[in-house]
Amino acid sequence: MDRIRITGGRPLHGTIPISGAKNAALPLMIASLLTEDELTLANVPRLSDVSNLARILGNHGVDVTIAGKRNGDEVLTGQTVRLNARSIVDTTAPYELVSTMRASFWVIAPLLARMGRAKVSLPGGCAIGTRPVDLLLMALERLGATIDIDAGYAVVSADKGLKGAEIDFPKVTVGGTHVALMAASLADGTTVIHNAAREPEIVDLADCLIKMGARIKGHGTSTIEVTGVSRLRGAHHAVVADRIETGTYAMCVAMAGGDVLLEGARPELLQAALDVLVEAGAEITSTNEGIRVKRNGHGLSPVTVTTDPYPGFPTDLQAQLMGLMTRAKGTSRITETIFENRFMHVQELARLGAHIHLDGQTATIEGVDTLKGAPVMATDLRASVSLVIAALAAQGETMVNRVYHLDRGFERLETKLSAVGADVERISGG
Ligand SMILES: CC(=O)N[C@H]1[C@@H](OP(=O)(O)OP(=O)(O)OC[C@H]2O[C@@H](n3ccc(=O)[nH]c3=O)[C@H](O)[C@@H]2O)O[C@H](CO)[C@@H](O)[C@@H]1O
Ligand SMILES: C=C(OP(=O)(O)O)C(=O)O
Repeated sequence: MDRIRITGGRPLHGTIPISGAKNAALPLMIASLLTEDELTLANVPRLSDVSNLARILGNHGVDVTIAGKRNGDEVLTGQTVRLNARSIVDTTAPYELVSTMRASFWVIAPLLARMGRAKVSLPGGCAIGTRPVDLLLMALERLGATIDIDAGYAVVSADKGLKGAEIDFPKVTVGGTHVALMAASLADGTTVIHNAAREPEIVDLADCLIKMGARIKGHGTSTIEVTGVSRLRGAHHAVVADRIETGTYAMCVAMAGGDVLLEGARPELLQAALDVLVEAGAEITSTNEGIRVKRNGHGLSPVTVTTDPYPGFPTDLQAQLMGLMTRAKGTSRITETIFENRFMHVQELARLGAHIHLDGQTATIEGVDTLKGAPVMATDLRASVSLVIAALAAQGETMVNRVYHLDRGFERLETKLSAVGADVERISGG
């Protein structure tokens, strides 16, 4: 299992290219199941979640080709992926494949919409909460699907096809909105999705579906209207920049000090997080090329932040902000409202000397003057990178174990960080 070794104390200077968003690339790849034609996706990040999903789609009969992929390719540009679901050979997504990543459950929507049936393993739990799929299934049921849970599988069918309907989500769900959008695109009639998620990745999926011939209005707002069409065609689409990767590297610079251009970043996609960073003392400038982040000399100010659905402060940056606040000059409070158990990083940050007290869904972080490097364990994707942020300012060496979590969502993190001067290295195997 790979590990990452970080020796803290170096400021960061230069340029970090921002990759395509994992959380957009995954539903976009899944959307390829909606059409017999080819869907070409550019700016797809090189991540283990992307290759795992390619394997899952392959099992359904999708031909996936990755243009220009070579071993040892060090170019930090996204890959172009061609997906062709000419014929779907299997409508079952087995446990062995689906349990490795939650987003793969979303194949249920295009399989049902195009083939009239699907059998998809319930996704595995992960370390951030229970993550049920009841609202995703409710959306499909509203569209006319019959649903049965059998031996750990969701078995759905719609012999007479799906019918447009009103879908009212009692809470904002990104996955539920993706599923509703994909299924409604091929349903008969009009669907209105109320309390829809407004995340940029939803907008990216809707934009791509529109290129494929879908009729969608209101994406990016809480009410989305979809008028179903009988078939969708192929399209070419570039994956939106990763706002979570952007916010993460902005926090790396805020922690380590320095001056870095986050190339290709889209500031308007993470305004809430950038506002918090400015409050904490970072200097943020939007440029034609991306976002420039600077912090020179001054200490960090503490902040009080609550996670919220978009456009609020994202839960996927909560752990990173906590890593940053471990060295603020004062007491910060971070409240997690999306997932009930997204605090696995607290005990690992404590190994580096952080003072964090948890009370229900709120963490109180007393900033300390000094963190000290230590061996730590990555427990989930964003928790892993919060340890990297803390390690950038820790005295001595930190060894982050189990970095396969990190590889799910950060494209060559050690290459990007060492290119701007961090002392970071991947140790393979062992
Ligand atoms: C691949 C991907 O895009 N993952 C993102 C997606 O996850 P994901 O789509 O799984 O997250 P949701 O937005 O659905 O979850 C939001 C809340 O709704 C609850 N819920 C959800 C579905 C359901 O059927 N029932 C239910 O109760 C969840 O437990 C959670 O408390 O959005 C999350 C919230 O921004 C992000 O942290 C994840 O990175
Ligand atoms: C929680 C995340 O991903 P997933 O929903 O795939 O587990 C994430 O991207 O932070």
